[in-house]
Amino acid sequence: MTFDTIFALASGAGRAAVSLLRLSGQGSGAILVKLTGGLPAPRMARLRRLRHPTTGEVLDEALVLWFPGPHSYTGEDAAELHLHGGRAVREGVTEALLACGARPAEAGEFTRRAFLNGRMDLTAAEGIADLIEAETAAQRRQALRQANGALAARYAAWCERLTRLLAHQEAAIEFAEDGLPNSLEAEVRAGAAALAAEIRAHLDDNGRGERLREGLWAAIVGAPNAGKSSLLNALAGREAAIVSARAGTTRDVVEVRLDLGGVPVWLADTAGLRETADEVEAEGVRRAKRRAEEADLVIAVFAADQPPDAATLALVEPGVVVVANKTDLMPAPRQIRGVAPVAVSARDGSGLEQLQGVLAEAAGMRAGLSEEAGLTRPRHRAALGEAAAWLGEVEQAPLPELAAEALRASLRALGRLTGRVGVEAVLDVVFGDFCIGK
Ligand SMILES: Nc1nc2c(ncn2[C@@H]2O[C@H](COP(=O)(O)OP(=O)(O)OP(=O)(O)O)[C@@H](O)[C@H]2O)c(=O)[nH]1
Ligand SMILES: [K+]
Ligand SMILES: [Mg+2]
Repeated sequence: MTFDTIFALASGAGRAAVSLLRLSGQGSGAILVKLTGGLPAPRMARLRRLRHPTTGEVLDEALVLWFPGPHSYTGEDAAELHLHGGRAVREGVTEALLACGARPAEAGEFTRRAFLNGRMDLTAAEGIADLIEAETAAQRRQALRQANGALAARYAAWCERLTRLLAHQEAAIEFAEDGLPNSLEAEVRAGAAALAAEIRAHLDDNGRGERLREGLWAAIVGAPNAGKSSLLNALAGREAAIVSARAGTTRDVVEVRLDLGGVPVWLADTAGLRETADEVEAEGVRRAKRRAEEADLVIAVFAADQPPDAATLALVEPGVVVVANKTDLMPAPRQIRGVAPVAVSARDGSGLEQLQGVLAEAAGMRAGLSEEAGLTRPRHRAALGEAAAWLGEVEQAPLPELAAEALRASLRALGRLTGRVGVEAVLDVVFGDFCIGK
């Protein structure tokens, strides 16, 4: 495939020591010649004077790299210009590139070309988008695995198996017309069932990869004055929520972003749970309960100097992190509803490190910290679910032709996932998430 020549700033747009301008497309080489008077050796950095093609004005002295296709990120002829970072330099060179007939790239266009040139499948391209967005170490590891093709390899292997099953099923149909007995159909059915089971096992991951990619939702709940806002502030390391001795201080949900053992977490402070005639506070309590219901991780806070309150007790179940706060006033109870609480004091900071450890472990269990590459997007889940469902149809198909049709439908679903079949509709969705220059 050949495309027009695109360019974009691959580094940030602010003031910087160096700006990286990237160029890709069949005209890249000719443009380098126009700007610098020649082509450097492939993949070697060379210092060159950049001149405007029509005025001849010197625009910058830049490090220039030439990547003849297919050995480039996009798979087509490409180049990099490492310019001095000023705005005027960037603007001058941009104008020169426009004068040479190149055009500004759209968001994700470089990676889109890499995909279209067969350099990577869609899941790897998504991994690159995630790598750019990664905020924590665990997110980075997951994105890097995916960008390096961990999902692509697994899904390609499944596609291959499916293709073989389909070929055998079609052969079985032909043999049947010849009136020959054969065991091919039984083999195909067994193969389809085995593959369906593998896909379902891969899907049955409690959404770990998606949670890690998007971040986990955690909610602090408890009675008024248990010290929920104090705890949120202590965990966040800043005064994000208002603390006061008056019960019913917090009404709105207050959120902070935390990195818990590599998992990005939105931690929410909520209104203290109690019956109240105050309309605004009552709405706060409703929101608190909703947050607790929706959260991936609930942190139930009790004050050690009070008997545990019924409303918070009702939220304690397996998986909930139970915290006894204010242990500077009173030692923590040994257990609350059968769970040993984490003893802390938001006031003097004792026990906070232990709480962070418990929370990091809980977050790690809910988000994908496994070595196994898992799916990371609802798009993956939908396509795999469909592929498995069609495989389930193979077993029940009353006619061999219908079994073949189900195999074909399953293959199409997997093809949409990797981008190798019927891709047009999904391309815009996938590459629309990218930033310009990637
Ligand atoms: N002694 C002691 N006091 C604490 C501790 N944590 C919080 N407090 C105090 O308890 C009172 C209530 O603290 P908040 O953090 O506002 O409690 P809250 O649970 O957010 O309260 P509401 O938002 O009203 O539900 C304040 O006076 C805090 O200073 C603690 O560990 N020890
Ligand atoms: K309070
Ligand atoms: Mg509060």
